[in-house]
Amino acid sequence: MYRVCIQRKAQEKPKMKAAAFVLLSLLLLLPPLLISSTFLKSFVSSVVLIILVLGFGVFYIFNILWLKSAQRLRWKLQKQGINGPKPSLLYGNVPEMQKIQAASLKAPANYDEFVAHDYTSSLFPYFEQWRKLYGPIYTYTTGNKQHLYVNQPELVKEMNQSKSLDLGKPSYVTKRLAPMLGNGILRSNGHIWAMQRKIVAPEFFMDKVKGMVSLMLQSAELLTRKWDENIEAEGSKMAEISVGEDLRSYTEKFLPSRRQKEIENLEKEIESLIWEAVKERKREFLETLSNEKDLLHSILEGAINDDSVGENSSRKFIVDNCKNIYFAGHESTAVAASWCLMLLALHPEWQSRIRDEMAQICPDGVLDAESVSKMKMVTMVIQEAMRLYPPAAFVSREALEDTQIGRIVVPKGVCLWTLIPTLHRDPEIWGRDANEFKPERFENGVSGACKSPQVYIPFGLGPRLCLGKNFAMVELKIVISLIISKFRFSLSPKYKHSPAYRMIVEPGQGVHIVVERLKQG
Ligand code: HEM
Repeated sequence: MYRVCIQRKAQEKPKMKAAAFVLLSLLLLLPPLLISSTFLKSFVSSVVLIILVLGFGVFYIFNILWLKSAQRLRWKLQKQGINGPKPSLLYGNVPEMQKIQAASLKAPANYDEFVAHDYTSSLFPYFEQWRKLYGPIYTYTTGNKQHLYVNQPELVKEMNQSKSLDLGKPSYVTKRLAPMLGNGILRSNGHIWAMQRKIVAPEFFMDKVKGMVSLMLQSAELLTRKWDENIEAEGSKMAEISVGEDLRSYTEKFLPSRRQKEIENLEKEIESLIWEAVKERKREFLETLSNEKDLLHSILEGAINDDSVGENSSRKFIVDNCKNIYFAGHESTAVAASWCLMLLALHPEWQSRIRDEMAQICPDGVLDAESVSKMKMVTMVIQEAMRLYPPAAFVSREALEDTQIGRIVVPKGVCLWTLIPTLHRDPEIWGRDANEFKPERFENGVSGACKSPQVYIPFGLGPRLCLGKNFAMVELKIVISLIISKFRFSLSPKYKHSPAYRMIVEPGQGVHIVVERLKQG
């Protein structure tokens, strides 16, 4: 009876495992403390030994029962015709994943001879291997977690566009990010996420982003000035540049954490004032801080303008979301810009096209929000670069309750994964030239470029679409067009094509280009 009860609880709550462990330790420790005679001591040691053995037995069975929760979810999916690799009892498919990964590392992709754009089999070998075996929808297990791989266009669309709050970010992934991100928009779910999204989203609408163009231009000019100085230092018309750091400091300039000190000061102020006064002070803060509006202003405005953010939660809201936006927006945009420059270095004809278009859009060479919105060539290049090299490799969700997606009932607890780079180079959707760099495919927008526009998702899609999409696109257009208006560039012999997956898909060994000044600045 007791065991049955434990079994049930174990299936319901894996955390019971820890409680049982503590109980077991107590059982082991108590007898030696209570009994003191020598005879009894030896008797007790044998009992302890037996308990120890039994304890491990119970622990083992417990583990199996715990893992069975994943097994149950797997059966529910299998009953709907979804198959996948057979999991091992204790670790699910992890050993197989490690084996496939190790085999792929032994036979590294040969990127050296030419820049091959299809890195999916070397970066995500087990996903690709299983996709070839089981098709675009399959299930696999890691430990006690059951996963559903979703790369079938209709289902990807359904999953991304689902408005149900029963789909959220996988908690086992976001838990690890809690110390870094608090409960900000990136990792929150349900009503808390919906409330944060409602407040922050308007601050990223295009009209607000346009207000930040001059700040972006100033920052991009700092970058081109630095490259000018590098060329001068070389005493020639050219210099070799590793673009990563310069692009990172470009994207960092207008993100909130650069202003950590200001945020900290604001936190102190918030703590010492009552809510109405806080609102007033923050308004003053916004007015006096700077004439330029950056993202810190936007988040503060969001918090001020929404009455649902109370005094206590306001501080946390601001700080958490500053961290979230920095995390989401800093590296990804810098990496996207690096990939764009790499591809443009390989394709000088596209540098010329962008330069020609810029000469038409702003003959006086002065960029502004108006000219940025007219840049078609650079937009096509960015879209194509983010098709081949989407910085975010996955869209992920967890069924927080049993949820229907398309024809599939996804049981509570299952995590869903869409592998973006694979979708972005599916020849059925993009044509036989899917692995080639051809920005012209975006001439008539995303719907003209492929058969199913909903699978072009470098920024996601639907209710959780990237909040910084407009912001990132404008940042990218500005920095790339400014670089192209001042320099001609090619790949340096130092460049080694080695896409790597480290939370985002990035150039493993950086992007090295040789820049040549076009005209004296
Ligand atoms: C090229 C640059 C960027 C790429 C490729 C990118 C991509 C993405 C993707 C794929 C998602 C997840 C969508 C989903 O789960 O369905 C996302 C979410 C998000 N991104 Fe970006 N992002 C970029 C830049 C930015 C920037 C510059 C910011 C802010 C300044 C930003 C803020 C966010 C936020 C706040 C979310 C969470 C939205 C939510 O869960 O409601 N991103 N981004």
